[in-house]
Formats: sequence, C-alpha cells, structure tokens
Amino acid sequence: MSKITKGIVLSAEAVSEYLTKLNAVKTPALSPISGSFPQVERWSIQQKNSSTGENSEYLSASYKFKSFKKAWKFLNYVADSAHTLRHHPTIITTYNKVDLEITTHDVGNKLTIKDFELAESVNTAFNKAQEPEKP
Ligand SMILES: C[C@H](O)[C@H](O)[C@H]1CNC2=NC(N)=NC(=O)C2=N1
Repeated sequence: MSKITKGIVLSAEAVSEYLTKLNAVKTPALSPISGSFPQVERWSIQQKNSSTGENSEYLSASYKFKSFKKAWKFLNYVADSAHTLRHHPTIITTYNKVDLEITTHDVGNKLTIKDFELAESVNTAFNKAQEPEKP
C-alpha cells in the first residue's frame, strides 16, 4: 500500500511553473557588468572591435610552467573548474605556456561575474599545479 496518505495533487501546469521559478532562483540571468570591473591578479581586460561594429570584451592571462607536464596538470585543474562553474575558457597551449581568454558568449561576448569567478579559480588551479607531486 502507498505510504502517501495525504497530499496535494498539482496540475502539470503548476508543476512546470514551479520548476521554472525554481530554476530562475538557482541560475539568475547573467548580465554584462556595467561600471567598474573587479580586479583579478594576472588577468587583464581586453576589448575587440570587429569590422561589423560588434564590441566584445574578454579577460586574458598567460601562465608559464617549468615543464610540459606541469602545464597539463594545470589544464586538468582548469577543466575541472570550467566544468563545475559551467563556464569555459578559450585555451591556447604551446609546450610549457598556456594562454587563456574568458568572455561570456551567452550575452554576446561581454564580461559578466562568471568570467571573474572563473579567472579566480584558474589562479587557484595555477597554485595547485605548482605543488610537488605526492608520492
Ligand atoms: C548552457 C551553458 O551553461 C552555457 O551555454 C554556458 C556554457 N559555457 C560558457 N562558457 C563561456 N565562456 N561563456 C558562456 O556564455 C558559456 N555558456
């Protein structure tokens, strides 16, 4: 016999409306930062003006490592952060050097709080990649 003896039956419309509202609370809409930008160590703010008149903003940073292996250790941490934050950088890697760019594609390549959160966590990844290997 069912354990549920009392309850409220909701219509499919009511459930759908509730879920939409719940989702909006969990993931508030991203909007471009207006006014002054936060400062993140190692990262600088760049602007690109395309011939079509579209102005884009992005963060950029370069990281250098003692070895190729350390660069890849860093990249694996960066991938974890990107996955967790659901925000993904553009990555160019050349041997022991990693160049990163971050912008928010969903708002037309402008800077949002997500970009600065990811930049902070890339710095944390950089510090972790310097730690000596555990035996
Ligand atoms: C649905 C998904 O979360 C979005 O498309 C995310 C994925 N990762 C992203 N990464 C970046 N850099 N910008 C985005 O706008 C973006 N959007």
